Amino acid sequence: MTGFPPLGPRLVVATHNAGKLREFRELLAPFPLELVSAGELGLPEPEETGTTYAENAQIKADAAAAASGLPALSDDSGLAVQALWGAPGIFSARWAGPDKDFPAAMRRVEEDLQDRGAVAPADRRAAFVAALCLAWPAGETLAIEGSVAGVIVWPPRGSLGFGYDPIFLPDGHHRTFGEMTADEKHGVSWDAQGRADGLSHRARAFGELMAALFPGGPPR
Ligand SMILES: O=P(O)(O)OP(=O)(O)OP(=O)(O)OC[C@H]1O[C@@H](n2cnc3c(O)ncnc32)[C@H](O)[C@@H]1O
Ligand SMILES: [Mg+2]
Repeated sequence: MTGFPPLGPRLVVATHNAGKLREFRELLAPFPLELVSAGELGLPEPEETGTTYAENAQIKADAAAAASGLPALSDDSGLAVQALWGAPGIFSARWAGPDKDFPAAMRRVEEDLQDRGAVAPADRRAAFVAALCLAWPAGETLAIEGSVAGVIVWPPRGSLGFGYDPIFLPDGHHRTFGEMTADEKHGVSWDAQGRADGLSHRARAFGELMAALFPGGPPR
């Protein structure tokens, strides 16, 4: 017993971002759940009016759970650059504009760093942050945040992943998220006690969230 309502069999992945959806499909594969995306259900994209990742994640999960009558998992995430006072942060998607122009958004990060004379890696610290929210139609919610620290590199490296991945080099690694395989970036491993371990912000938040729901890890 975890104190939460049952999760399955159907779960809505409450995102309209294809890159996130792919990662969640991989992350959720070991669990006995039938996934359906917000896009497949034709759910509208709610306005992200919150001032924190957690608030926006809650808005997205609540909207999807209410509209579908199913439990819904959402993700609000972003890249927080220290020298830019945490920008783009919750505005990470908005920096890419309606055309989702991430090359332009990455250039803006680099130009803003250059404007501040941030050239040495120590001046280019950043973190990816993800707030996940699982909401049930009756109103229960479970929310968890994960992050991964690193530095911004330029020029962008790698064409794997999505969004800002090519300019983010996680601490302790030699390849950017754009150069890592799906498994390296967001694979989650479970130890014998059911504790999860992963690299990316999303993998870390997901591992903690699922450990709360499935003590002992994914059913074998
Ligand atoms: O709101 P949904 O529908 O989930 O999709 P979105 O793309 O609008 O997502 P967010 O509002 O959470 O904005 C977060 C942005 O931050 C970026 N981002 C988040 N996680 C990332 C990751 O793992 N790798 C690269 N970029 C990421 C990505 O570009 C997203 O568009
Ligand atoms: Mg969004």
